[in-house]
Amino acid sequence: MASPPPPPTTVRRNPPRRGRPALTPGPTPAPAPAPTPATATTTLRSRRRKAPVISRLLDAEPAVAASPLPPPPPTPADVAVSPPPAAATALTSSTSSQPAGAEERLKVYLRIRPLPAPERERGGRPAAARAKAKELPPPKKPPPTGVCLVATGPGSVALTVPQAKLVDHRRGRTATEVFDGFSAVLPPDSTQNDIFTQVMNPLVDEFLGGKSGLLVAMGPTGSGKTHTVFGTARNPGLVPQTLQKIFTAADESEGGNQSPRSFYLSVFEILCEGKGERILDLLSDAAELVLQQSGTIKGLKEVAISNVMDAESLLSRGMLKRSTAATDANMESSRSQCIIIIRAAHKNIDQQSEHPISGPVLTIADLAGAERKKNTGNKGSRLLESNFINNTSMVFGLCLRALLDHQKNQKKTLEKHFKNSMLTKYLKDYLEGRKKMTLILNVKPGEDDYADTSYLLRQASPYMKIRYTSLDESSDLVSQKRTNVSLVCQENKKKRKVNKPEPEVLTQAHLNSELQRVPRSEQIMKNLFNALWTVSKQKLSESEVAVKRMQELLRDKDIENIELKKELDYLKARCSHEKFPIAEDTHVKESNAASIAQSSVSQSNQTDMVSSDAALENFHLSTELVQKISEESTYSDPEMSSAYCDMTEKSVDCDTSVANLIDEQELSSRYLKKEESCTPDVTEPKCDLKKENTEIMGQVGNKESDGSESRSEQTSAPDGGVTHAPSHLDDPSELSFTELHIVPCNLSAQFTDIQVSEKAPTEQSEEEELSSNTEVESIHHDVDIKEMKHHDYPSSSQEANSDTGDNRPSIELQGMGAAQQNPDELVHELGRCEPMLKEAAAEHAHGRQVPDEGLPQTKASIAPTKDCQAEGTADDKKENLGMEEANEDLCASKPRENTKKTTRRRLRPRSDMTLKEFTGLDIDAMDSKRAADGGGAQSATVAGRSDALIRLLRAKPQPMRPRWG
Ligand SMILES: Nc1ncnc2c1ncn2[C@@H]1O[C@H](COP(=O)(O)OP(=O)(O)OP(=O)(O)O)[C@@H](O)[C@H]1O
Repeated sequence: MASPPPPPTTVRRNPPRRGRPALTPGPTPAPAPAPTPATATTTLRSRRRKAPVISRLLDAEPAVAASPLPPPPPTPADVAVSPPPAAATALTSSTSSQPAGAEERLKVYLRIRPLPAPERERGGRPAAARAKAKELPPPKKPPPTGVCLVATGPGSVALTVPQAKLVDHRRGRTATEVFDGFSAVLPPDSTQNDIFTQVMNPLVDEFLGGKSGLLVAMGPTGSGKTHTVFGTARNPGLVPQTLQKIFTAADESEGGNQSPRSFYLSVFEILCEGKGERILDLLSDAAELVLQQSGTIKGLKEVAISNVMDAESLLSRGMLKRSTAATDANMESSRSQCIIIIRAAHKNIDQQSEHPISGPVLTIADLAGAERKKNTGNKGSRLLESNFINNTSMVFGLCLRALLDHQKNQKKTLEKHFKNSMLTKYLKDYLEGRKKMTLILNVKPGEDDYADTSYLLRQASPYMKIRYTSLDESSDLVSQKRTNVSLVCQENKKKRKVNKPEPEVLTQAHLNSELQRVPRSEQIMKNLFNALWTVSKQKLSESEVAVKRMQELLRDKDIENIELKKELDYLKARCSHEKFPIAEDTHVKESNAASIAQSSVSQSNQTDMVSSDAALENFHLSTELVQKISEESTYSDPEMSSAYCDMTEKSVDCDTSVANLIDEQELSSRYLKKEESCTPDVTEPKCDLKKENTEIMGQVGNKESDGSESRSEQTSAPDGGVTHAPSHLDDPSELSFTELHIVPCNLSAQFTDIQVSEKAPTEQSEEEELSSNTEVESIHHDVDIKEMKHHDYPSSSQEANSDTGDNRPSIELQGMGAAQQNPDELVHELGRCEPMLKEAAAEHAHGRQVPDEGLPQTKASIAPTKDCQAEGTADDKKENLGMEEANEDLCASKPRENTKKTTRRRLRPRSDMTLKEFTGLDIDAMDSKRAADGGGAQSATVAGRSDALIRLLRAKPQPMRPRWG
């Protein structure tokens, strides 16, 4: 049993101010119009499925039965100071009415949707229906339960606080707020046509008259915004009716004298995506749209519409794509802000023109309704959508509030709240008062919706005071800018009117403000330049690294190219060898032989495993080959060449010698030709000299490798006296005067061939120098012959260490330093050694009693191995014990025929070696022959040959000529 409501108590409130919602104790909320049963059924069915326009066209039914607005309930008597009821009515009428000719204000319409079925069941309508059925008189005072908002006038509503919302001590009393100033209050029984007539028709008229306009439907969720905008098939909403009117008007205008117009339709939505916003075109399958800085949407499809049916069909298809979802508050709640754009364009006189003149734009926005979590029960993504929707609604309201504040106080700058959402960015022109806008507030009158309704009314009531002082009717950007400029000018003009400052003061203030901006601009530019500089440096460093890499790459490629070139040359040589076997083969073999010889010699130097016998045999063989090749090269006989190849295959060492000797032959022949011209005596032993050269070069090649070792031993002699390498002293074959003479013409070429044929020219020149040094060093070794004699006699050796007399060679053993002496000096030194040579020759001619002794020494001289060096080193160590013992050890393996010759034998090896190397290998044969003949006759020949060679030595040596010159 519901107790009867207590009598309304008077709630004293401040008298309502103009333009502000007044909480009045006055009117009792008007009862909602009683819907018919059919209406309730229709409403329930439509809630089950929120169909787009087309489907709604099929099952549309009037949402509420049209019923006249009930008369305002009698105002409860206020005994105390309650304002008279007429006061509220007068206030409402005074605020809602605008004086004619006054500045235009923002139009705000309020539509109260009918209560849904449950609320209606709670209200008194069943009783009214029963009374109507029983034909009873309706109750005089319908129960006010279930409804909190009633229309109290054409532009006013009364919002009554539900009893459940009142605090305890105020329960039983009625607290009502009156909101007036609306352009029109559309009660729940208003039809869609009524809404269009009152709300949209003025906008459409202005649109057809060339003025842009915007209608925004606002309100909480489920308040009927979508229903108002799109409607149903039987109760089409504002958009379908607008399209109908537009085309009707267009048809009428075509019949008249007005210029023809074309219309275009665009529909898009702004929805939430994560924490951001997204724009989707609902008329095309295109992907996301882009909102540009100018407020235009890039890529938005604009479809030309020519009649209502096509336009509605297009609109229905677009609405099918709109984002909707079911919530506790609405079965098909919009989750996005939907915007419909109808653009009119004046057709040109030339109908074929594709660029009609841009005309006004009529925009209709169906915003998503604000939601409360407890009402919607949203979770997860729905809750995110709720936040997005509420934020957008809040930003929209803030923009309007800021515009109002700015209009109230021109000093206050217009806040740029529109930047906070895409919707407000797009509607910036409207929210800044440059274009005309109309609001329609949709509210629910139920008590349960009191909070939402109250909030919306409180929020939107001030918007009615927004004025349009300078509207921008053109839609193009240029006009907008012009309007902005005019607004600014107007603003400045008003400022001047208010403050009336002097022009100088204004200028100064302007300059001051500009000066304040300068440092910030400077800072911004500085930061910008710093960022650019950093980026540039980084790019530069990266580029440098890339350049370095490229250079390295190029270098590697160059190396590869060189190697390939070498290979190519080699292949060319081989090809040409096949074409010209003899000549090219010789050349190629020369290089190959040189390299092989180099490896052979180095191997010999490293391992010392080459036996002297084998070397001697190779040299013999080489000498023969030189002669053969020199003959073959003149005839270029392929058979001979193949024979040569066969021979070279037998022994690589032999090849080496042959190849070396080819060069040597050329060089020595040149040299000897010159020598022939000046010393004809030397022509006789030419062939022998070649053989000797071959032999000597083998020595030099080995000696060179040991030279540094010998020098190091010389310099590291502990006694500080005249020391020498044991290998030089103990191996008499290395101390040859023949070297002194032969080497200048052959040594460089031969030795270079063996050692550095594969090296670069600079290295080769160094090697040449080294070989010449070696050559000069060999002179030192020969000069040491005298010292050898001292070594033979330890007492004399002791004297030699301390003696610096004339007999001692002036050339000091200073390693490479000694080798750098002038050849003239060398010849001078040779002259000083001449007596010793003669003595040696004499000894060889007369004193050689044992012919066999020369052979082993010669063999040892050809290829001094490490064994010999080690032997020499051992001998060197024994030097403290006496060189005599060492020499005896050295010759221990040699047969000794009698003890009488022991004294001579000490000198014989030296002299024997000297003459052997001087005269060549044929000395063995000579020795044999001499041994057979008694040696008397040949000794003179040998002596003569020695004299000839000494003369040759005296002659100024041929200056070294580079091989590659
Ligand atoms: N004036 C009306 N007459 C009859 N039914 C209405 C009316 N207004 C709204 N409705 C019904 O109320 C329900 C919700 O309406 P609607 O979807 O238009 O609300 P909304 O404001 O668009 O909600 P949301 O913001 O969640 O999208 C719909 O089923 C609609 O048919």
